[in-house]
Amino acid sequence: MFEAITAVVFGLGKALCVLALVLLLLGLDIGKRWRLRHIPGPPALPFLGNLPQLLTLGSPTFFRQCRKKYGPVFRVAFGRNWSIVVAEPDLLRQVGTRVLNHALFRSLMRGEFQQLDDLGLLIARDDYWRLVRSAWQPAFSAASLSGYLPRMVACAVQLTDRLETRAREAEAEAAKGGSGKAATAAGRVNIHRELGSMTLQVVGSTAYGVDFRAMDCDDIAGAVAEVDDAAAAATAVAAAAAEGGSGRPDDKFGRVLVEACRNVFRYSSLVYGTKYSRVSLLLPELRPLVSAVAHVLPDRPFAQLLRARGDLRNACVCLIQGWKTRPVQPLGSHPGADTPIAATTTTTTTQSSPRLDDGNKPPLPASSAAANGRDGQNAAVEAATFANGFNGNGNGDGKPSGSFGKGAAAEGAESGAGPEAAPRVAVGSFLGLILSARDKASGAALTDLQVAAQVQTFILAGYETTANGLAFAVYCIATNPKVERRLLAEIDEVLGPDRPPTEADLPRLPYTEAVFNEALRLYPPAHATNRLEDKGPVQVGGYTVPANTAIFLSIYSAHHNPDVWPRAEEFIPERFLPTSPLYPEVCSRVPNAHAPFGYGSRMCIGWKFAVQEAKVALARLYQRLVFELEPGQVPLRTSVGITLAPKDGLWVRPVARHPLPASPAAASAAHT
Ligand code: HEM
Repeated sequence: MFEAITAVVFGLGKALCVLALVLLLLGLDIGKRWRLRHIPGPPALPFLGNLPQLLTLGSPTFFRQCRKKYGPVFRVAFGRNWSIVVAEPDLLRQVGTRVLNHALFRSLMRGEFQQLDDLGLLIARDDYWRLVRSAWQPAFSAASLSGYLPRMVACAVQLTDRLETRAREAEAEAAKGGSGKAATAAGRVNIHRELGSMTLQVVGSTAYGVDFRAMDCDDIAGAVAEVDDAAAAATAVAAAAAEGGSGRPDDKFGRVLVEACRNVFRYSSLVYGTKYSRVSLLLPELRPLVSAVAHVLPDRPFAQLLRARGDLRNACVCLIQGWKTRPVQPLGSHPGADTPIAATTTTTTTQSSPRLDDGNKPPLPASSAAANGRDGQNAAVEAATFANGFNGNGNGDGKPSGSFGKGAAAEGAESGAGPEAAPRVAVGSFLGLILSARDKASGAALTDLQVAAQVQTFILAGYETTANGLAFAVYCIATNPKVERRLLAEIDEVLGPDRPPTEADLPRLPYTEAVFNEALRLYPPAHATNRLEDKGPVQVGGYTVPANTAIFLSIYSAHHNPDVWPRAEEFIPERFLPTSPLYPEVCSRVPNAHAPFGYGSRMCIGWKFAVQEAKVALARLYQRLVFELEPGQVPLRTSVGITLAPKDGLWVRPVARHPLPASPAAASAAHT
């Protein structure tokens, strides 16, 4: 009897505790909702908020629907996190230029991985952001970009050769009347993946002077089993290196890095990532606990993410060590400019890896960094000092950011992102640049962890978005034969059948650039960016948004707004040609209607790099090939994670446009 009463009391006690917790959380929610009560928005479920719609429709589509119903500013609940969404070009520009900092979304990462995220340029805040942004800046000056061009061309040529070989093999198979299956397999290519390997290769050779060998793997689209093999091989090579091994070139580095980058993006997303992320959205107060449980009992996506993060982190360490052990170059020389070094060590989470210093420690005083000898390798930067050179309106003072007609370049320049004034950085010397950065006031250098965070950011930011943009362009071209004809005509006229593009050719390829711009409009890889003001409320249109509220800037909504873009859902590159009658319709009326690279001083630092790379790649690919879509690709299915990407890749069949060059001389000309 006594036991029964005790059980009932305990049961009641537990139920009451749960009820009290639920009521407490509901109370907190009501408080959060109340702060934003004056801003319209879709009804939200208790606890889940708008997660069901966000997960089923994807945020770009959901935001577009909300914009139609609630106007250009509305509130949305990501689980129990309330945010504001802005979906109108003018307001996007205003908020994007006025508010300096990106919002800080806490992932489930902890320790070093979390610090690597927080310390990178993308997430950096306030004065630290200013220091790091100014350190990066010279790497994107016009002079630096011109230095990168031969490397970008080489990567585009390598990819084109690879695809052309596949096309010819498929042709030969078909001519032999080979079995349907073999013929089919021979010609199918996931061009999204191939482009991803190319963009990674470009990052390696331009920023680090390292041949990542990302395009060397026979089957880049390899299965999971293959990746496991690669990881095993990587372990062996890393072990050899750790034992004072050979330092021989490692052909697995590229494969491991490609997979790591892919998996970081895939498994960080809400849709493909760990279920723990969704739990932490529902219970943000318990995030540290959820994170701890995820680390102890990881589900498959979280385990994959941790492994990928480990591989990526180790790759960053290898690159830094590689740089530091290179011979010091005399001032003004270009280390690695002509001879990319091969990656000598590779990455794996299972291998004990070199330590990074703690980002919480104060940065090294300048003198001790200098005493470190090779740290700066200041030869890397043709202008010796740049860290004090930040002259942008980093305060986000709301200065108008130029008109659409002037394009993103003008905005970047006006907002301080403009790289023109910056000095030239030698090819492969990004690390020298970062290691030379000094805080203006204290003269301190960045810590190892802060440096590694920039390396990680460059790899991730330089890889995924450009690859997605290019894949979307390939899709749009394949589904618009008129555009394809005009593109091929421009490329043939400027380059002929064999000659790879040079710097002088780039201004003569305006349609090629317009094609890329229009692909980025319809499918902006960074479909949204964000801002957070912690110093006070922000005025957004007619609404006052309380401090510390994350504000999403829906680039996708602005790009699809039919009031701004005539025939908004159609692929019309002519919109971006100043000579076309379609051009003034948008350009003169709506500043920043086209903003795939964001706004203000926080605008993408790599946008010119990306446009140059994409232009070169499209010109070379379409000079030699066209791409037919495999069945089932239309309409294109996209996935929305950190970026907008083709869902399950983009499967095409490359078709060679020209016969092979007749003579060896012609062939070698095609490869120079
Ligand atoms: C088509 C390719 C690309 C697209 C669409 C793109 C888009 C964007 C967008 C929308 C932002 C946020 C801007 C804002 O908040 O206003 C951004 C930031 C950034 N991007 Fe890109 N990006 C591309 C390529 C690159 C490349 C090649 C790099 C090379 C390193 C890069 C590095 C960065 C960095 C470091 C930031 C953070 C800048 C800061 O916060 O100061 N991006 N990008």
